[in-house]
Amino acid sequence: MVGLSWAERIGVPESFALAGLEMDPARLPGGTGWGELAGELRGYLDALVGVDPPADLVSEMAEQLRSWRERLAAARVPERDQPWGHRVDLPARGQALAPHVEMLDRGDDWLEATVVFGRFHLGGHDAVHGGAVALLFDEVLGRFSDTHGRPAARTVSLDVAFRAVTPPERELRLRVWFEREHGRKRQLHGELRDGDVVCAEARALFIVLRPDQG
Ligand SMILES: CCCCCCCCCCCC(=O)SCCNC(=O)CCNC(=O)[C@H](O)C(C)(C)COP(=O)(O)OP(=O)(O)OC[C@H]1O[C@@H](n2cnc3c(N)ncnc32)[C@H](O)[C@@H]1OP(=O)(O)O
Repeated sequence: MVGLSWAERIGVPESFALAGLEMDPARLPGGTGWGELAGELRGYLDALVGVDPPADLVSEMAEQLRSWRERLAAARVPERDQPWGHRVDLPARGQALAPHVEMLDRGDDWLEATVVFGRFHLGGHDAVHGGAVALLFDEVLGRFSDTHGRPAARTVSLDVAFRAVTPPERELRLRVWFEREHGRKRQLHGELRDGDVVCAEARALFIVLRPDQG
């Protein structure tokens, strides 16, 4: 698997393929610098939640963020044209919402990956927020559900069992697999481990979209 891009390793959902564009980052929304920007934003959020900054630094940051928000308003585009979440050539689809996942290996109906939750995803008391764990499962199971030529589906049910505290800032192991496919229904399972400890398990049901639902 070494040497393959994220998109090649996980498979690009055909239904979400960027129409008419090759996987040349310079021609994709956000261009060649988008991955670095998304990574810096992720790092910024992780850093921000871990500090108690002096008042002048807080004011300066707020002023700079306000300035960026105002500049970005002029560049707003429809969702289909935004790089955020659409850059399947980048980790986490070029967004900072979901944690950073690295593919290790996969078969036709299973996938193994590592994941590190940053401090941004903390719920409290050194435990990753349960919603962030559910987000991870929805993201990875959802994307994997659409691979190998399968048409796009949506999550209708996601059941997460939290077996042990999920620690932040540690490399965890994620395994997901297809349990069953019948008609429009796809059942996938997932398991998140910290070493030998099972942190969480997920069972998800995806329903294939009809042509008028895409
Ligand atoms: C480049 C970018 C990459 C982008 C890559 C993106 C990757 C990220 C993936 C994230 C995925 C998401 O979070 S998706 C966002 C969260 N999910 C949603 O918003 C979904 C909201 N729900 C819906 O839109 C709708 O329910 C649909 C369209 C999915 C299905 O509606 P429908 O077509 O009317 O289907 P319906 O007849 O109700 O159900 C079909 C069958 O499923 C069963 N069913 C329905 N719901 C359930 C349920 N909760 N639990 C059990 N069974 C259920 C029904 O009983 C029925 O069984 P039977 O009678 O046939 O036996």
